[in-house]
Amino acid sequence: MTQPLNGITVLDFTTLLPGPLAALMLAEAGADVIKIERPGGEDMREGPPRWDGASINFGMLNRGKKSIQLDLKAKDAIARLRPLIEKADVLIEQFRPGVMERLGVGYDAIRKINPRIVYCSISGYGQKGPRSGEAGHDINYIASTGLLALSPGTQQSPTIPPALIADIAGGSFPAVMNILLGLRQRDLTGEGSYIDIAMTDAMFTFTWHALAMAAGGYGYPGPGEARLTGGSPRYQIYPTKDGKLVACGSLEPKFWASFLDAIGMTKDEVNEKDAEGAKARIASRIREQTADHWQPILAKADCCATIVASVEEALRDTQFADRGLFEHQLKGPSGATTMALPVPIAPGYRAKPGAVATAELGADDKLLG
Ligand SMILES: CC(C)(COP(=O)(O)OP(=O)(O)OC[C@H]1O[C@@H](n2cnc3c(N)ncnc32)[C@H](O)[C@@H]1OP(=O)(O)O)[C@@H](O)C(=O)NCCC(=O)NCCSC(=O)C(=O)O
Repeated sequence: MTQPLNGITVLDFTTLLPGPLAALMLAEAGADVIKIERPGGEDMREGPPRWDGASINFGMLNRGKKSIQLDLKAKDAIARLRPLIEKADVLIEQFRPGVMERLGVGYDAIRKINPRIVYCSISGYGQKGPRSGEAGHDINYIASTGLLALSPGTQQSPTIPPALIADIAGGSFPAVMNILLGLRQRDLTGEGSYIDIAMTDAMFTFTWHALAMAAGGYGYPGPGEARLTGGSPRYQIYPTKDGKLVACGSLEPKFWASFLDAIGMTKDEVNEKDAEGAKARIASRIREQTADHWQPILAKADCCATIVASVEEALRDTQFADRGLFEHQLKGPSGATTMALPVPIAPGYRAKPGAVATAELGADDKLLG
């Protein structure tokens, strides 16, 4: 089976989540990814959750990649890496700006060896600027760009978002997208390029509604005040009698009318001009019944309202399972298998359902010169 990135070699110097996930997506689309780890492995240092005798974090994010261990500070490190640099199409790194240069593998040094390389740096704040050297994690990136402050209750009862938005949507996805652009540009010009991904950049794209409100003269919305951040009864989470939740996204008039009809309420009973009152009245109605009661009613009403599923329940939902997403397997050191992390490469581009891959630290050390 031919995949879009067959024949593309990626050198992956990344750690934690954003870069490893970006490279995993490239691997899933057929690229040959070689991950370079410090001896012993980055993810092995603080005793992360283990499975089958190995780090499950490492396995989940690095399946299907080749793995080499190398002390980049060793005198012969660059010489040993050189054959890989010469044949690589893509390099991804995710250290603090300046680290790769100090190690002797910054863009200028690599470009001299291989001018066709597409070199992608992922960082929090970008390669230049007053904050470029600041350490940070996802929470800091969504905090400093205004995104976190849009959440309901950020003052009274702050909540940690359930997903690493900056890491994945600000780091992994833009990295993959821009690497593909870099490869396309190389097809056109014959030359490689340098890509500076700042996870904070994309967070401003996520504040689009606040920016639109301000541009429209309505002012910047406060925490939970905007239509899609909790301000509207149409876009809300309502608890059921049995401790489950209804996620209501009945924004458009026709869906809102169907939702109210499905729960047995009228527009007159729900005065949207009093948003808090409307939310309370709907909440009290939804709380009268269980999720099992509401689920078929809301599904039949076709009104953009669904029951909030746990991860376990979602995995059992045939809608998702039938797409072959959960059929890829990760094989551990003893040969045991578990479900591999699904990544959003389209069916037809990704490996066939049922593919089994390993992730073994240092398994490919022989690739070094
Ligand atoms: C995550 C960090 C804050 C971690 O900071 P630090 O632990 O201080 O690491 P630095 O990147 O500054 O430096 C790494 C050091 O390791 C050395 N280093 C790295 N790899 C090697 C190998 N293979 N061999 C020898 N030495 C090595 C490198 O030379 C640096 O040393 P010296 O040269 O001696 O300095 C930073 O890496 C960073 O800002 N990265 C970009 C943004 C980012 O990834 N943020 C986290 C997203 S993940 C996330 O939010 C989450 O999962 O949670």
